[in-house]
Amino acid sequence: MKNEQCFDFQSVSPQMEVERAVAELRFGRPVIMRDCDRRIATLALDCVSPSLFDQFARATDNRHSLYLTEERAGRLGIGTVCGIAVPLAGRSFDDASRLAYALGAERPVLWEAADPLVAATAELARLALLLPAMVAHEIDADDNRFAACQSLDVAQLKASIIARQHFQQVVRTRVPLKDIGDADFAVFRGGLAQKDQIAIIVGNPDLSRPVPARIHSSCITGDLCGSLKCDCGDQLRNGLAQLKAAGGGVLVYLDQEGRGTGIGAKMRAYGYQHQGLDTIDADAELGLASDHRRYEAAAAMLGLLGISRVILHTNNPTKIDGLRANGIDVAGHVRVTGTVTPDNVNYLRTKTLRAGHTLELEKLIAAG
Ligand SMILES: Nc1nc2c(ncn2[C@@H]2O[C@H](COP(=O)(O)OP(=O)(O)OP(=O)(O)O)[C@@H](O)[C@H]2O)c(=O)[nH]1
Ligand SMILES: [Zn+2]
Repeated sequence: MKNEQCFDFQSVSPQMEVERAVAELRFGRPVIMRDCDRRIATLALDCVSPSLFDQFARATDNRHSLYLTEERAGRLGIGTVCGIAVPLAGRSFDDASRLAYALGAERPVLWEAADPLVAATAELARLALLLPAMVAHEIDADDNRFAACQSLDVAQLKASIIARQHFQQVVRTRVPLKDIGDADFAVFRGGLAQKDQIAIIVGNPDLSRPVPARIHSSCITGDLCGSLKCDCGDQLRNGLAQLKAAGGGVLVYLDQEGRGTGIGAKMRAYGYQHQGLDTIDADAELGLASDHRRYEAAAAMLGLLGISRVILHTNNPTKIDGLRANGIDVAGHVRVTGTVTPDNVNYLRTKTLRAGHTLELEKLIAAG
């Protein structure tokens, strides 16, 4: 007898719609964000060519505007809660880019407070790991110039959030690690617009007790290349060593480059740090909040490994709160430090003073 299982090729889940919209934005195509009665055509400035920017201006009869987040508006000297919309008529691509993320850009003379539907378009850009500066224009229901563009209801964006918790384990296999010994690498697939992520199980942790665990955000520069600008590489290796010393544990390695902003934004922010901004102000200059990381994925991956209680190896109270908010019992925490260098001391100081990290920095400096 034939397999009678029926696939519904007609329906599309909110997650699929969001992932499609994210792909379109990254491709440099306009996306329509809509609610019950309005439709906003939008492009991510970070991912368009000057000619497409001009094409969008023509298609909107120059009535387009630039959405900037609350953080970017703040850096331009404008306080708002939902960000601002700046009319773009007469402004070139370079001019708009300067306004969106250049250091020392002039405060715009004309602007208005943005509404939540426009602000939601920036949420898509964040998922796409693009800077949240959106070229946008409200279009009429009968305007068919954007008919071929992906359209997303803001309710679908909200409904897709549930996908952040859905993961499955794809494979688990042994990898011997230098100085650590045998570890298992478990690969997880799922979430919203995320790559496959891994958990590294060191030794044989006792799952009936709080499990030593580290939630580590990816850092290509530090983890992979030994960058001296942060402490990530040291924390990765010291974290694994601490888990081994504790009799086994789990390191969840999350797809969260640049505190969840992506390597492009992180490198742009490094450029501003070279010009004197600290790590938080540099991100704000790009329209980003101080930390875009979320912890549904980490909690889901721990859950799939049978872990519900942990001793967390971190200096970051937000990670503790994030895991707790997602149902993981954090029974205690242990610090994980790295070497203080002339290149990372300001970064570590900012983490302590502005992000509340429990680093005993002066002791570390004295010890170094
Ligand atoms: N945006 C941005 N991200 C950075 C910068 N420097 C490092 N990062 C990122 O910051 C994150 C640091 O990750 P972790 O070391 O796991 O986290 P943490 O917040 O330092 O907390 P603990 O290490 O657990 O104490 C990584 O995603 C890095 O890529 C920076 O200057 N700007
Ligand atoms: Zn780093």
